[in-house]
Amino acid sequence: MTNSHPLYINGQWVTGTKTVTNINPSDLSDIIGEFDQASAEQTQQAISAAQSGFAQWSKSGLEQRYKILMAIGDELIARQDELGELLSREEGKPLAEGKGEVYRSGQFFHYYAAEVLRQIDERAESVRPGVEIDIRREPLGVVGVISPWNFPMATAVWKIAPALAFGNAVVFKPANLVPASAWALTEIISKQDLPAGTFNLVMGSGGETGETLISSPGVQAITFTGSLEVGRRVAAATVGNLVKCQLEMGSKNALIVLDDADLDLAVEAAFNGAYSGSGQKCTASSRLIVTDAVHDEFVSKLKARLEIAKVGHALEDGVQIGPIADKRQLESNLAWIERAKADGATLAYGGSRVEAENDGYYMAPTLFTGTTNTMAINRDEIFGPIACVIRVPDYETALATLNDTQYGLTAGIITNSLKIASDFKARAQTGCVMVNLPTAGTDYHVPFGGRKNSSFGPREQGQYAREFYTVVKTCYVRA
Ligand SMILES: NC(=O)c1ccc[n+]([C@@H]2O[C@H](COP(=O)([O-])OP(=O)(O)OC[C@H]3O[C@@H](n4cnc5c(N)ncnc54)[C@H](O)[C@@H]3O)[C@@H](O)[C@H]2O)c1
Repeated sequence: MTNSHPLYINGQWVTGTKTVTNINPSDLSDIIGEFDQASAEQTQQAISAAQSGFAQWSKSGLEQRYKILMAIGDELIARQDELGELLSREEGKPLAEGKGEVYRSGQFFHYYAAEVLRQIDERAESVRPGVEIDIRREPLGVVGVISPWNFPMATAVWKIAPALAFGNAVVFKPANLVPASAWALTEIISKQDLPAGTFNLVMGSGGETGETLISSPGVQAITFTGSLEVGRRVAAATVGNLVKCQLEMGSKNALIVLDDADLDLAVEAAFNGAYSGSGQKCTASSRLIVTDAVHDEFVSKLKARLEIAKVGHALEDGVQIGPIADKRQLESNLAWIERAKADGATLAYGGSRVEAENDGYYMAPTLFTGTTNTMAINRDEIFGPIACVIRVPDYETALATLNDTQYGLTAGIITNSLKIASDFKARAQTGCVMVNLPTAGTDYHVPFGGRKNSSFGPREQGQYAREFYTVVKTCYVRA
């Protein structure tokens, strides 16, 4: 990869108005590159280019769309080692997770390539004799894609792939902290024979590039993944223009561990759910709700698991917990730890920064016990390797505690009772439910999303994506 990284607008690489420096959070001396920033005017140019691209791409043949999406998926999968390393370098997740994310991104393109060929419209009888009705789906037009930093490639791809598959043009604004994966993806897409303007990359800040995109009446839809605060702003701006929007936001997921749980399984699920990706996942299990009878044994086993977890450089062999993505996030995590202590939580493990030779943003995986669900640390999303144990007497209290939150993305339970598992599936107020599995980790061919303040608008992924990326037209014909 070269050191300078321009924008991609109307089928051309274009120099931005300024640049940001992308730094490896595992090693602050490792500069990944300079990445151009799109001004408001350039973002507008990308939207105009996308309108022209849409005019052609929306009329493209199915075979053409299928082949292009397959080719993008093929290249991502073929280059998973190289691009996975780049992703881990810029975001800090361990190398296996970085490669896995690139591989998964390839799978999303393959899945939506197949969806291109699977679209069948509906026909209805008319109440008026001699009139035929067909109900068809059409592309929307220009879709603005805004993605977060924690999954630099996958979140963008699970939006871009269906947007293109259903015949839309895209203006893509990645998070400024992780532009390298977005740029590498754009380079792969740019090699395909797409009409100019069908796909555009505008790297830049939320305040300028993002605001221009969400405030433009020239886009027909905005698909956003990020924080609740920014999600609310995206909703306000798009509703003002009557532009369709889809929001996937934060959460405060909980894993319940019951008396009858297999405790080794519970500890692995808690470890994976709370600490993988340094807890920087919308699906992270930041609340561990444990019943009295197994509380002490579970806590002691989880502490033993944390003791052997290797924290370190994302590219180093055997590392399970990489650095925090940036300084601001690290400082926020450390402030949360102080707040929890001040509120009366007991620090059971970790709780501090881990100093390293290369100044990386490392911190110890952290566990609190003796917390209540009313403490601030159990109300707000933290987005770091910090989990809090909440002790409860029984399943009913555990479930009520799990549901007592403004969020509703994923919920997990570890139990051997089929009856309780079945009840939990029905009563957890979340978009995804996991039984004897971590709260994080989903498949790519089924819908993904949440309830309450975690999600807004139609579901993402799988066949459900069609609802957002298309519009319905009802046609009446008198033969
Ligand atoms: N539910 C999910 O599927 C899911 C998945 C991954 C991450 N997340 C959430 O993402 C958050 C972490 O990501 P983040 O810190 O990048 O979120 P963020 O909200 O700060 O930023 C998300 C994106 O919005 C852009 N943005 C910021 N201000 C904007 C504005 N005014 N107008 C338009 N765009 C703007 C940012 O530049 C970035 O590209 C967490 O809350 C996490 O839970 C949710």
